[in-house]
Parts: sequence; structure tokens; C-alpha cells
Amino acid sequence: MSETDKKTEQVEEKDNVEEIDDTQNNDDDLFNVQLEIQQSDPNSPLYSIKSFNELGLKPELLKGVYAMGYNKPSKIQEAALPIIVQSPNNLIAQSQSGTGKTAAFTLGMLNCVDPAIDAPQAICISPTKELAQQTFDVISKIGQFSDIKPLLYVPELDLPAVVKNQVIIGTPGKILTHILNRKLSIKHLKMVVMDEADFIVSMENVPTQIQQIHRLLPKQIKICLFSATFSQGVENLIKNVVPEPNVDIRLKKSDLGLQRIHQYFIDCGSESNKPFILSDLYGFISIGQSIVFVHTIQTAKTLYEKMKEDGHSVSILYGKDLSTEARFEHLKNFREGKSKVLISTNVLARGIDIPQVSLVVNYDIPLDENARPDPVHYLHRIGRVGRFGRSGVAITFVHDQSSKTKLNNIIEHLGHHIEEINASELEQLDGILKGIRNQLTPLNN
Ligand SMILES: Nc1ncnc2c1ncn2[C@@H]1O[C@H](COP(=O)(O)OP(=O)(O)OP(=O)(O)O)[C@@H](O)[C@H]1O
Repeated sequence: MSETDKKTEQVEEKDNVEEIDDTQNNDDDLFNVQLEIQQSDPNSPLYSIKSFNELGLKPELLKGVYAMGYNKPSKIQEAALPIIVQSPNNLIAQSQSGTGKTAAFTLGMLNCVDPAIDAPQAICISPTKELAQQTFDVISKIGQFSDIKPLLYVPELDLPAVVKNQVIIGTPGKILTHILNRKLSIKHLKMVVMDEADFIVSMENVPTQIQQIHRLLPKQIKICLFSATFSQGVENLIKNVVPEPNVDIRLKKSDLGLQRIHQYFIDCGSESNKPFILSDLYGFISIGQSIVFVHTIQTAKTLYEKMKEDGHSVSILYGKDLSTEARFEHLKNFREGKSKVLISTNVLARGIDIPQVSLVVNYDIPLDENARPDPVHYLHRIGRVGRFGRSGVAITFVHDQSSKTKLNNIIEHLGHHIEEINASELEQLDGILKGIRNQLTPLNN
């Protein structure tokens, strides 16, 4: 009998003979069995042949990996780490949302720096303050047995006059301007990572600043670009600033699907019905946490007030006019489970990892800057569930012919499957959410 079968049997046996009062432990057992099954399936993005011990990592970092509770690398970790750690090549790496890209590049950065040199040696550029902070937290935890000191480098946080930290994680504006005005030294720099690279290069002024900095960088610096999606902007960046030789790990379009996310839509009938249907929906859901994505800050604020009035525990997050401190505080409350619902603009669509989130609601359809339906944002938003083999639910609201057509465009473009839930039958959602927690068998890839 395989280890997986034995564990499955143990879990089933436990279910049959004991009265389980510890739901969290039971969920963890089920999830670990499910993960083991997925990590043994060669078609899964979580599959690997090698163990972490075989990827060339320093012993103190391996200790950090196991302290994180990681047993086996995912496909992207197995493929990317040896290139970052052992080869002189630059790296362009694509892998689905929630498949462990962060651990791949954070371990790569930590492995390449010399703790004896008190100066920046590896820089990670993240598109948002929240993602920079999350990456900083992962680096701090995974590197806890090393002597390496990371620094979070974002606006409104205190920064030292002379930066001696070996690993820097920050937002593009802050890092790029400080490199250009020499507040952040690149003298000892060995490696630059751009996480969510396609999003970063779409930001105002960023491509120009990167080109300016590129001219200042010593030739042997390793450049690594990571994302779940790539765009023409990244291809241009690669042509201009990522010199050969490089290794390119890309997904086929057909592999972009997030198979463990169940996608639904609800026809709300009219725009004015949407807040009521959202509030009804939360009246029926008894488990898990969720993120509601809206298009504008105004909608986020209005919904936040309405949900609070209706008695829901809710947090809010958006970019402009909310201080860094307030943004971090709202996200912290949500991460710690103090609020059950987080209402956010696209600012949280990228990279944020909160495993206990099981539902994403697209209150507004994701649109690009020309108000066209945006499959890339849709993919990143729904990717906030289904992290590392978990299952999740994504619901998109439509309310008229135009919004239905936009959603259809997105779904057809991605080749996904979506089902309708009737607005008068929202109670079935709670059953769906409870059902996905108990799925032991992997969905077909
Ligand atoms: N080898 C591993 N074993 C178990 N869990 C892992 C492993 N690697 C990463 N994880 C967990 O998987 C989750 C998703 O990882 P991560 O946030 O790095 O995904 P990602 O690929 O960067 O996603 P996104 O594209 O959304 O940014 C995290 O909770 C992380 O702790």
C-alpha cells in the first residue's frame, strides 16, 4: 500500500470511528493527502521528481524550507531553482497562480548572497506594497536560519540612510528611483527578480527607468522574471534588457487553466440589484473567507459601508488615498481572520496568498484601461483561490447584455468552463463551498 493510500485510509478510518471535534486538524489531514496525490501526478504543476535536497540549496535554507512545512518542490521550483542557484543564465519563468513561484525566487535570492557583505546583493521588485510585504515575510521566514537580513523598501516606511541589508524587496517606483539617485547601491548586486513582471512593465515610467538602470548594471548580474502571465511588454523587456544566455520556462496557453477553481456567474438583473445579491450571498455562506473585486474605489467604499451596516465583518483595500499603514492593517486583519470578507480593487489581484480564502467574487467584470474585458486580470483575480492544490470557487456578477458579452469574451479567450447560479438559489453556494473542502480526489488536469 502506498503512503498516500495509507494516509487516505487513516483519514477515512478516523472519520468513521471518532467523533471529530477538531475540524481544522481534520481539514489539514485531508488537504495533505490531497496534496500528496497531486504531487505524485506528472500532469500537475505541483509535481516534481527531485526533492528539495537535490536543488543545490545551502543547508540553512533547506532548514527554512522544511520549517515552512514544504515536503516536496513544485514543478516551477524544481525547474527554476537549479538555474538560479547553479547556472550563469538569466531566467524567464512562467507558472500558474499559486504554484510556489515565490519560494522559488526567494530561495534563489537567499542562496546567491554572501551574508558577510553588508550591502544589497539581491533585489526583488514587486508591483504592490502588499505583495512586497508578503514576499518580505516569506524571505524572513524561509531565511530564518541564515544571517541574511532582508529590507522592505516601499513608500512611507522608514528606510535606513545607508542600506546594508543583503536582500531588498520593494515597489518599482521606490527602488528604481533610489537606484537612479544612488541612495540604493548596486555595487555588490548579483541578482534582480521582477515578480509579476508583465504587470510591472505595464506601469507608468517603469520600462524607461529599467532601461536607464540596465545601463548602470554590471554585465554578470542575473535577471529573473516571474509571472503567471506574460505580455508583449515583457517580450520587449526581454529583448532590451535580459541578455542571452537565458532559460525560458513557459506554459502553453492550454496549461493556464486553473483546474481546481469552480467558476460560476450570477445574473443580478440590474446594476442596482448587485449590492443586495452580494449581501444575500454572504447571508448564506457559513465557512471560509472571500475577496470581492470591484472596478472603482468608489464602489469599494460604498459596498464596504453597506456590508458593515448589514452586519458583515469586512475589510477594504485600494491604492490611492489609503495610507500604507492603513492598507497593511486592513490586510493583516483579513489574514488573521478578524474579517471574513475583503473588498478590493485590482490592487490585490496579483500574487496575494491567503490559503484560507475559498471564494472570489468578481462584483465587477475585470476591464483593461480601454474598458475592454480583461482575461489576464480575471485569471489573476480568481487565482487568489485554489492555492497550491486547494480547491476554490469564483463567482462573477453580470447584470445586462453588455456585461454578459464581456464575461463570455473572457471565458472563451481562456477556454474555461463557467456555470450559472440562479440569484434565487444562493443557498446552494454554501454546499458547494463545503463540498470543495472535502474533495480527496484530484480534478482531471
Ligand atoms: N513546495 C511547497 N509545498 C507546499 N506548499 C508550498 C510549496 N511551495 C509553496 N507553497 C505554498 O503555496 C502557496 C502559493 O505559493 P506562491 O504564493 O508562491 O504562489 P505563486 O506561484 O507565486 O502564485 P501567484 O502567481 O498568485 O503569485 C503558498 O501558501 C506557499 O506557502
